[in-house]
Amino acid sequence: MLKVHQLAVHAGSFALENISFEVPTGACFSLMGPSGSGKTTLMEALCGLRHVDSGTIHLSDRTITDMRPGDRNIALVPQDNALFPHLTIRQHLSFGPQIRRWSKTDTRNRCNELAEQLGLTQLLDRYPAKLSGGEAKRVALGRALASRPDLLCLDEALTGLDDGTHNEVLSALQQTISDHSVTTLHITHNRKEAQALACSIIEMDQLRSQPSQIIT
Ligand SMILES: Nc1ncnc2c1ncn2[C@@H]1O[C@H](COP(=O)(O)OP(=O)(O)OP(=O)(O)O)[C@@H](O)[C@H]1O
Repeated sequence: MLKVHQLAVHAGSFALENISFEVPTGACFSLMGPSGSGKTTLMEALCGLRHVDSGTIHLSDRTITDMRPGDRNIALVPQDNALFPHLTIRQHLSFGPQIRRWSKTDTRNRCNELAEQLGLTQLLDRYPAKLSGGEAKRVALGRALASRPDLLCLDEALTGLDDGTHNEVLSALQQTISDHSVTTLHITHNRKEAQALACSIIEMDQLRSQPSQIIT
């Protein structure tokens, strides 16, 4: 369960206030709204990348409001993937488990499992520069899921892909989210994408004007 209670956060002169919502574990919801309505600001606050003025964030029975980003067990896939140019795909998929000190066997097994699920097995020894757009996106998704996050955040992660690649990545994403039962927050401007992926669509304006939302 992700539970946000009366959150207030600001970015320069822009402010979000009194934001409350709950998302059950394993649900996927899309956050939509006009440019500048605060979607990324809210996601950054959840991830610990933006200071929270007041209110609380609970995730999987922990209060994470003031935790360091690395301790929250939240994974973020940004639009540009932010892959590491000097690491192979195998190293990307092993990155999270290694920094969380998983055993070598568990790390290797997790890497192989994700590579299989995301169709990356033949690419494990490649570097990001040699990947197509769809492959790079699947690596970013695999890296995000590797250490089993409690929350997966997708910030316009499918924006900018050509139609064929968009459809390919969307179906990989649908399958992976369902296989992993991971609670997912998906920011997009693409309503069709939101309808295909999410069990609920929530509008930023609605979130800002209504006192509390239960998202199912
Ligand atoms: N570091 C910052 N300093 C000042 N203002 C900021 C900063 N970051 C964001 N803002 C402002 O906060 C407001 C909300 O921005 P945010 O990026 O959260 O919107 P958004 O809904 O994600 O937009 P988009 O759909 O275009 O990505 C905007 O007016 C933006 O200019």
